[in-house]
Amino acid sequence: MPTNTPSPPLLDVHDLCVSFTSRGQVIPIVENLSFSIGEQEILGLVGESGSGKSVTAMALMGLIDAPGVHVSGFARFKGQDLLGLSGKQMRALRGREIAMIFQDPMTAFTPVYTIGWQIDEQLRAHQSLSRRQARTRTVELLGEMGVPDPANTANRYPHQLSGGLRQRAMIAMALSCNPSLLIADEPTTALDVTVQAQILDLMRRLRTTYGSSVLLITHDMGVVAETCDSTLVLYSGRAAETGTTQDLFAHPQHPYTAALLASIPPMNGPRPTRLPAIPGAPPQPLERPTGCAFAPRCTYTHASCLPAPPPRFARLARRIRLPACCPRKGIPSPSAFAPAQHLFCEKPHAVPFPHRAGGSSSLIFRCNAAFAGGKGCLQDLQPQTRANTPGGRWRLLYRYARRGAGSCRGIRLRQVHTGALPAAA
Ligand SMILES: Nc1ncnc2c1ncn2[C@@H]1O[C@H](COP(=O)(O)OP(=O)(O)OP(=O)(O)O)[C@@H](O)[C@H]1O
Repeated sequence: MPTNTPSPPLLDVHDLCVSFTSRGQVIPIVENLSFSIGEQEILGLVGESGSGKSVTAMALMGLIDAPGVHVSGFARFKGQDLLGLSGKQMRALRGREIAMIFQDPMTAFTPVYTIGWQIDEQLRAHQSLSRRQARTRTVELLGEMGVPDPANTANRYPHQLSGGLRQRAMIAMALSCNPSLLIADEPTTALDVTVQAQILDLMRRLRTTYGSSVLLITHDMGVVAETCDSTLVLYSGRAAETGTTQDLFAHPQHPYTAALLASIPPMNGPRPTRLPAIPGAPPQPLERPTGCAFAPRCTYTHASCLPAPPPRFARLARRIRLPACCPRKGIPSPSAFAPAQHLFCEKPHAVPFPHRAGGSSSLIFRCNAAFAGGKGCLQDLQPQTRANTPGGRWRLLYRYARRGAGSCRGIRLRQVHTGALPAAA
């Protein structure tokens, strides 16, 4: 009988931690990173320089297995525990099942051999092909990647090709054994925008032509918007936010994501004279706070951000219609953080609660509030589901910060979490 069980992700990473030991000090680079990549999915790993993107990729590829490097966590790839494989098993997997393309193909290719020789070798290392068969496949692959005159180009050395052609040759080499997962570490950074667009187009076609999934590492939100199905935002070695690209761009939930997006010049409407910038710089790994790493630079920091990282919410992004009895407008703006206040909804509401007989359940909402005369943000919004029955009463416990004077002009609620309340919420 056919079942509707969703297929497991191609790569499932849980609590990945990477640290380096230097002069007796343990430097945490990546902390408790979790994400998954489905079949033929393109996941964008985005973050500023030094946030740990390349270290994450290298750890998954088993390329930073050296004294002083500590990698822990769990990474399941096609049913195998990636981090538990021996060097020999990893070498057999690398190139054949998981391939990587690097930011600068000039340094990734060996300068003393021709491009064709290097792709031939990759093919022959994983498949039993003769030299002639390997070269035929190499020329085919270069042609598929849009390299003009592939037979002659195969006989050239890396320095004899333009940056765009070198990157195409690098992708051809990575795809030579038809890998299920391609890790592309900033593949377009060194290229001009026209060639960049062609390479991104090529990446998008990989999943249909080769059935590959892609982990695309970049610091360019434009590249993410154009190419990726889903996005993971990394900040100082920790996941700030994850979601489908469309949802994350339309409704950023983490202040860091929102600030990154706000710093992109708008395509429509008047261009601002000055783009908003995030003040300060990310913390050094050894100075990373125990709470939210973004707190020192965040406009919305409050006491509960400091002792521990804020809980992460699954994105449901369900728009909630507030009941008529809920005071949506005219909530006074306090001059500082107000003590917890309550919005009571006295009438049955339209939100169906997840109901478990005998158990308790909770809903967590994210809320945008517009304040007359200034910007504001409701914080700690926790509906308290007193009677967990459909149609039961609910109330909102809220606290908010604001900039500028005036009273609240309106509140928009979106349900972002269903289930047990995370401990820190
Ligand atoms: N072998 C190493 N030993 C010690 N520290 C390292 C090592 N490799 C990387 N790091 C540190 O790890 C941090 C993350 O580096 P990583 O290269 O992953 O950043 P990134 O997000 O990819 O940045 P970029 O976009 O500039 O490539 C940096 O602070 C870097 O100095």
